[in-house]
Amino acid sequence: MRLIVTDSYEKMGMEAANIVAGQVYLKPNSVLGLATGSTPVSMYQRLVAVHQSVGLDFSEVTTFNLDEYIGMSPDNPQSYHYFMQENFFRHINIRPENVFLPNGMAEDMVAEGERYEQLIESRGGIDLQVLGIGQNAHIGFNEPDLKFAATTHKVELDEETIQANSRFFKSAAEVPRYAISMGIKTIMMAEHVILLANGRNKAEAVRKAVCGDVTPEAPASILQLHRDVVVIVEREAAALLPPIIRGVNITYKE
Ligand SMILES: O=P(O)(O)OC[C@H]1O[C@](O)(CO)[C@@H](O)[C@@H]1O
Repeated sequence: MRLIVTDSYEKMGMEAANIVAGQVYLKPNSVLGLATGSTPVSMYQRLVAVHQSVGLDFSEVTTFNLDEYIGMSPDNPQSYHYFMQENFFRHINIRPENVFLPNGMAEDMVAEGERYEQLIESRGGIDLQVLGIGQNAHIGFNEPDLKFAATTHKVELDEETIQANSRFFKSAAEVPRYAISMGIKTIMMAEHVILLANGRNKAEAVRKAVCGDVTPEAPASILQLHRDVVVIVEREAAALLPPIIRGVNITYKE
């Protein structure tokens, strides 16, 4: 595991964007796994800027998003489909037919999970997966105590996640209770993974992910077993990490 600690949220996004841009530059038909939430917004902004300034080409890139709320149609401004269009896709030259998110309107979520997994496989698997992290150390919407073996599936959101995400809704009562999410196994099968975090409220989750016990109680801790993970955290989110961590290569970017 590599750990990059930056002194700002913007620099966290810049470091992450550099890795994504490098991946796309070296392999133009890369398959990217993408995340929503507040965390990756600065990364998307930077990637859009790189696309606009030096023409980083997304025309052959395929993307798979981690998750979607159940019951949310793509044109709902609170859906993750909408978020991705607004924050990233409509600003770059990606082809609509190469963009995939789980269908939160599917009637049969088991079949939808299988369809999504087959689509990922048919595109050759995910080259680079981008992750945020929940305050309870969830990745995607894999809440604590879900089994590490899961692939794309329906999940029930924890109360803590509902409260955290209620900032995007008028009230907590409006936050959907269920989502469809790539599973831990789907995420672990990606060739490369980057995990981003910012803010003091993520510090405990980051500590668990980087140097806590590997346990389904802290889903992100499984990343310690992945062969190629870069954790990029702004310094507030790194506040609970010890200065030296066995097996972790730490870089500070001022
Ligand atoms: O970046 P935020 O808004 O704190 O969200 C944390 C994580 O929770 C999710 O919203 C749930 O999947 C992720 O998309 C995100 O990485």
